[in-house]
Amino acid sequence: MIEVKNIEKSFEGTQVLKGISTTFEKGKTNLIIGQSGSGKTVLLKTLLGIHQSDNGSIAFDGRVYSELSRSEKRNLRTEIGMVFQGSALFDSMTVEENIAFPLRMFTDKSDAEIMQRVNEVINRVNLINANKKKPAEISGGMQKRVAIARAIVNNPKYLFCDEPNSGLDPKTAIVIDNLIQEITHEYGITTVINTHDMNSVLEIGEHIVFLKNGVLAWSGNNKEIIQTDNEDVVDFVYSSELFRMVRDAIRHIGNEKNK
Ligand SMILES: Nc1ncnc2c1ncn2[C@@H]1O[C@H](COP(=O)(O)OP(=O)(O)OP(=O)(O)O)[C@@H](O)[C@H]1O
Repeated sequence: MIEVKNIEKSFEGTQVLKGISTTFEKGKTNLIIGQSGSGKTVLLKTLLGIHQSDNGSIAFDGRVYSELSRSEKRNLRTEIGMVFQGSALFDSMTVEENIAFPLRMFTDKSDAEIMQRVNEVINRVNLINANKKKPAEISGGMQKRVAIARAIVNNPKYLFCDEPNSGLDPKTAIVIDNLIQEITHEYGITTVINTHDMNSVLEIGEHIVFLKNGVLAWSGNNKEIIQTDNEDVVDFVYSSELFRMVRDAIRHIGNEKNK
């Protein structure tokens, strides 16, 4: 669980995060959504310790980040897995070398132990016959699987995903969303996903934080987002005619059931 209390962040006098408080829950897919420029990336980078907040606190299962010693912060970083936008794989390394990388960097496991763990996660994310291939030789969906495998290889407690669906076709995007959600449930990870993708919101939004101009304007889950009349959410999520129709159909079915 990650507890965020009253996070504020300014750049050169412009306040970008204006007192964000929320709890990203363990074993759930927690989504940060909002318009371009609303502060999603700054919030994610602040959670990751890349930006230092001006005010407020972030606690990782009770450990307040700003109160940790340097070595405690280092240890905490080894508990974090990251899926970057565009996968960010090492082009010159094979799939298995990419996945092994965090184990070589952060653990003193033997080669045999590393390969055993690498093969375990390769199986878990269903990467078939790709061990010796380079990223350029596999599809975008498979590259995402490699990125997910690399992010979980060190058994993280926290998984951060920045636009994990970017560049994927809608069907592959949902498969990748579902994989992230399954892994989150299976291993009890606190997963935080920065996304623009409304399919993801409806499919895996177990806890959704909606930012508007650096303010947390709404939070809830994917069922609640369909029911809410919050104007900012409606304006953002249902800017598409298709999503408005989906919402109206779901509401209609709900009303019929309640009759
Ligand atoms: N390092 C920085 N220095 C100055 N301003 C910054 C910095 N990083 C972000 N900002 C500003 O903070 C605001 C929020 O940016 P942020 O990248 O968090 O938006 P976002 O919601 O992630 O947008 P997008 O969906 O387009 O990625 C923007 O106005 C941006 O220009």
